[in-house]
Amino acid sequence: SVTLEHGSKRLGKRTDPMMGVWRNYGLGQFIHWGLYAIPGGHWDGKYYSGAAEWIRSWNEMPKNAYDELYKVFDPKAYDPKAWAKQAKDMGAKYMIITTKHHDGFCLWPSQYTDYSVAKSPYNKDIIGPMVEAYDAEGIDVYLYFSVMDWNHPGYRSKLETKEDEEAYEGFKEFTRNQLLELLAFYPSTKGLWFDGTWDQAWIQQAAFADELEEEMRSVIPGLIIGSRFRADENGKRHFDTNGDLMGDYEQGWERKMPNRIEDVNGNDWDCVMTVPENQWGYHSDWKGHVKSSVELIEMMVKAASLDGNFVINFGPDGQGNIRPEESLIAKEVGEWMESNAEAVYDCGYLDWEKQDWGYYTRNRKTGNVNLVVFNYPASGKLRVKVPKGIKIQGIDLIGTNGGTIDLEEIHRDEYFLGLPKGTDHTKPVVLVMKIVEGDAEVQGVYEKAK
Ligand SMILES: Cc1ccc([C@@H]2N[C@@H](C)[C@@H](O)[C@H]2O)cc1
Repeated sequence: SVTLEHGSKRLGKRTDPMMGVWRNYGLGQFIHWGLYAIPGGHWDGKYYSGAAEWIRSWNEMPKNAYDELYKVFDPKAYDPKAWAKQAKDMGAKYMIITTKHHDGFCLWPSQYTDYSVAKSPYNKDIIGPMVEAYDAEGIDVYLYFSVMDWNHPGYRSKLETKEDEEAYEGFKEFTRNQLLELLAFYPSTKGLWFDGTWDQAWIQQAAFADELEEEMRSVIPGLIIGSRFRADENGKRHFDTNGDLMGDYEQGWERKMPNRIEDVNGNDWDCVMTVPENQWGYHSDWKGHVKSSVELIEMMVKAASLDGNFVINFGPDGQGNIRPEESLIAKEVGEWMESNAEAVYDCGYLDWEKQDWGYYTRNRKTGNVNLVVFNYPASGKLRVKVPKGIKIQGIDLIGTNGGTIDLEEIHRDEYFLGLPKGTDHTKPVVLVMKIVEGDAEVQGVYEKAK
């Protein structure tokens, strides 16, 4: 490996308690909210087929018309307590809010720009009450921040002239000022989720960004920052020139999932996921595939089974309403989590042979092995291959299902687990297995099925 001034600062996962809390979240809520929610994917009677939060980049959207939208930002229905309650009922353990998206509009009264809520008819801080409401529900708050800022005169995607470089120095100072301001205004924030950092101009700022990351970490010790904030001095992003992870968790899984444990390179990671195919901000007319709650639950469990967190995105409308489709998702996911959350919270990867019926997760606190069944076997029996030296001490069917599991040893250390007749498998079925490691004689092993 090569010596790097501005590469990864740490080999392997963070081992401190704050990161341990992050690692055990399982489920988060992303909220994309801003001026883009006002047009909601339409302008002048035309339908924008792109991601609604990118409508300003649409050539059918006059830039000055977009930039004037702040003059009508006055969300009468904004109710952060209701949002936080809904997130609590869904089972979210953390929430990521867009403080500033690519358009540069700030949902907090920044001292460093007029392009904020302070200049809108609403004229109140949006972020503060949201942080308070989520803190009150015991949901940790993380701040999304886009470095790319289409509103700031000093923003550049690349530096080609002396003038560019001078303007960009001002932009860098502005960016630092806003980040330090956010940490000062909202000190209960547990971390930052960066976006809009792919521009050449920013990638060339390895030293500046490295120093700024250090400074932010000194302002809030233990702050959790993802891999997307900064590049190393060779322009390498997410993974430095030596292949080591930048930041504290990998942010590469946006609208996609890893499939095998090898895909996550032994790192912490999150997967952020839209309910429709590709809409983060509010679009009033979703097209294409809209994910069901069962589909999202499967992704959440798959993430936990591969040592990651799963974050479901919500895009409130221009008045601050959560749309009905998203409220239904929150309700259905919450109903499942009500009696199955122990298979997700505090859970991670289990190195047992992957089976077709679904996923294993290992609960780090109880040691229990969870079997979450999405592909119900026609035989009604789950094949489970138990590694050498592991004994099954007990198995319980949890959730809304009841009944006992028939345990049949079909080979040495390989079992069929027979599910009770009438098990409702229209929702994921969860079994919790208590295991004993080592060759200790097992007490109370289940009666072997005849
Ligand atoms: C190519 C591309 C750029 C930015 C994005 C932003 N990242 C997501 C988390 C959203 O904020 C989206 O606007 C998505 C795709």
